[in-house]
Amino acid sequence: MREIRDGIFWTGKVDDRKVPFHRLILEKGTSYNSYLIKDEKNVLIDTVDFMFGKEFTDRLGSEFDLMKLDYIVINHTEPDHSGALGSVARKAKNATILCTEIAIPELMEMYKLGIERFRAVKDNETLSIGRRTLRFLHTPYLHTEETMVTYLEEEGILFTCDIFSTHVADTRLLASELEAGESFDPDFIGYYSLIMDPHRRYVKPLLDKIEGLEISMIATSHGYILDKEVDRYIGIYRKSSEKVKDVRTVILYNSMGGNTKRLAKLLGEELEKTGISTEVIDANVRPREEILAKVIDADGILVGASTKYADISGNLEGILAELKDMDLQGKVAGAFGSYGWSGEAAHVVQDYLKEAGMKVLTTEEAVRTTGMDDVSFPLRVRFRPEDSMDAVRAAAAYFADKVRY
Ligand SMILES: Cc1cc2nc3c(=O)[nH]c(=O)nc-3n(C[C@H](O)[C@H](O)[C@H](O)COP(=O)(O)O)c2cc1C
Repeated sequence: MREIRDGIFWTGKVDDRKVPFHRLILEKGTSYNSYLIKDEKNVLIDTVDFMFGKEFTDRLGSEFDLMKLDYIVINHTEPDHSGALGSVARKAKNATILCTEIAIPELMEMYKLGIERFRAVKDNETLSIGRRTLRFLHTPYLHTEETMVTYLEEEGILFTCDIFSTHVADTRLLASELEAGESFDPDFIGYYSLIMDPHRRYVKPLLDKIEGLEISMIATSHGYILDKEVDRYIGIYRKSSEKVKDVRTVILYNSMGGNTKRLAKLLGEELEKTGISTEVIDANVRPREEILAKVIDADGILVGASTKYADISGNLEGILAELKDMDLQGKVAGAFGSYGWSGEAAHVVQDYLKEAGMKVLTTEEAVRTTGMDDVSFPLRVRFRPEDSMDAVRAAAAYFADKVRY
């Protein structure tokens, strides 16, 4: 344990192995930062990686009477932070586990804990622990759905778990302990790009949420604790997440009765809201050469068709068949369409887009690269698109992100 502020202790683990992590090898290792706040109520914030769970609990238990622990805050369920929860909670019998509502079933299942051990905290809820107050701020999808951060008001410390972290193993825990001229900016930015950037549309809401807080220290869960230049690090997240490429997109569709046409328009409107200019084109109306020229010019293309007798309706197929002979490498593409009962058309469109060698968005790759399960590609809506607006918005936002970055 190491005191980092009066009555606030780091109690984590510095892991200086080459750590296998999210399909990568962390060449500089990492750390799992856990914190103990001693007050009238004693609070543990996050734990360490599953692999070091027992070691963590034994060490913490030898330095602090775990029966005196009142709360365990779990900001994020991933086992590199919650890994010691099972062993700690079994010893800290009086402690209530505080987390978001969505996190509870995950943690119960992972650590075989009963529901009576948990209390869900709402967004912006506060909890007095004596001289100090905890405030919980939900930060969904940074980087999984159940995530939150915890703000210790009187100290101005924001416990952010993965957010603002860095993968380095350094027993000098505090950024202020680095020598003059020594910088970990490349590692900090590299971490942002790898872990947070795929979720960048959630970064702005987080930054807006913490905008009014007085933050003197960001207590991360990996790497350095940011006890200096806090605003500069927050600024790096703001600048990186706002970086916008000027891109052009085309939405091409075929519709028999108007549902896919309206779906195309709605997708276009959603894209415009993100600042992306788009042109919505009826494949039956405009000349084939003009359509193909627009496709070549675009950075991203969405192609939609309604299902008619288990196939694509209209004459879109002729255009799609030509795409494979064009050089469309690097363009982002997605398929959509309205249907009634079986909905094959959007899948047929998707097959053509794949054959054309574009970066085709699919539900599977969205889950694989971001964990988001609200994004569907191909985007298939039953009959009226107005009844599926959540799916329309999620697909448009995801497409916008992919085209831009
Ligand atoms: C002639 C005809 C055949 C259809 N065949 C299918 C079908 O095989 N599978 C399906 O899911 N929906 C089928 N539908 C339903 C349409 O796909 C559905 O009404 C869709 O919303 C139409 O979109 P649109 O207005 O963009 O053409 C069919 C509709 C018509 C009129």
